[in-house]
Amino acid sequence: MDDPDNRISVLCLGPKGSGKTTLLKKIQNAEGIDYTYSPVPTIGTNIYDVPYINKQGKKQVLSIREVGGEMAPLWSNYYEGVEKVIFVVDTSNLCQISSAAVMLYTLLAEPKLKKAKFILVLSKMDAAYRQMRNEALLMLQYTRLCNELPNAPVLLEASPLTDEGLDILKPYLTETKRVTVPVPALK
Ligand SMILES: Nc1nc2c(ncn2[C@@H]2O[C@H](COP(=O)(O)OP(=O)(O)OP(=O)(O)O)[C@@H](O)[C@H]2O)c(=O)[nH]1
Ligand SMILES: [Mg+2]
Repeated sequence: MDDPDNRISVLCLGPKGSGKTTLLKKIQNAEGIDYTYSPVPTIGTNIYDVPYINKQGKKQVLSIREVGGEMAPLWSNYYEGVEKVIFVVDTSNLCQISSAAVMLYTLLAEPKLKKAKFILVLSKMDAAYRQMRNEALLMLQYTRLCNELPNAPVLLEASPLTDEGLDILKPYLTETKRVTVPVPALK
């Protein structure tokens, strides 16, 4: 029988089209992802189970639930028991970054997610027309979050297309201790 102690409950949220499904498919099935598939918005939720062996050699599973951006008004139904939150922001969508910031602050202030560890993923870092990292961080007020919040998110730049950041994401998710957030220098 499935032992809940062996599962880490992860919630993956972010505006629609920010790249959640693509990222999670890549984490779940690093070799076999089909890039010819036609991406469809997630209406409802997807669950991605990612098995791994922990530092003590015990089999565990990252149970990652994506809730589509279209479902944002219903995200709050999925906060119970969540240990980690992956919040995905599309750096190639200038119009969306500010609204993503508001969504992120709302999640960080949510009492049910007080104990959850947040990972802020700047996605689509391969796109030529993306925002530069520091501009995106300014728009997200990331430095301020790090200075003012005890549960400020760990930052990760990623692209499932080029594999950037993927090797770091899994350890972030399986790490039980709080990862120290390096406050980036913004010019
Ligand atoms: N260039 C680039 N495109 C990406 C990347 N990740 C996702 N995309 C594209 O962005 C679009 C949306 O990706 P999804 O993964 O479906 O986005 P989502 O966050 O799951 O969207 P919802 O389910 O609607 O909330 C698709 O056309 C993807 O191919 C990336 O790293 N780089
Ligand atoms: Mg999706």
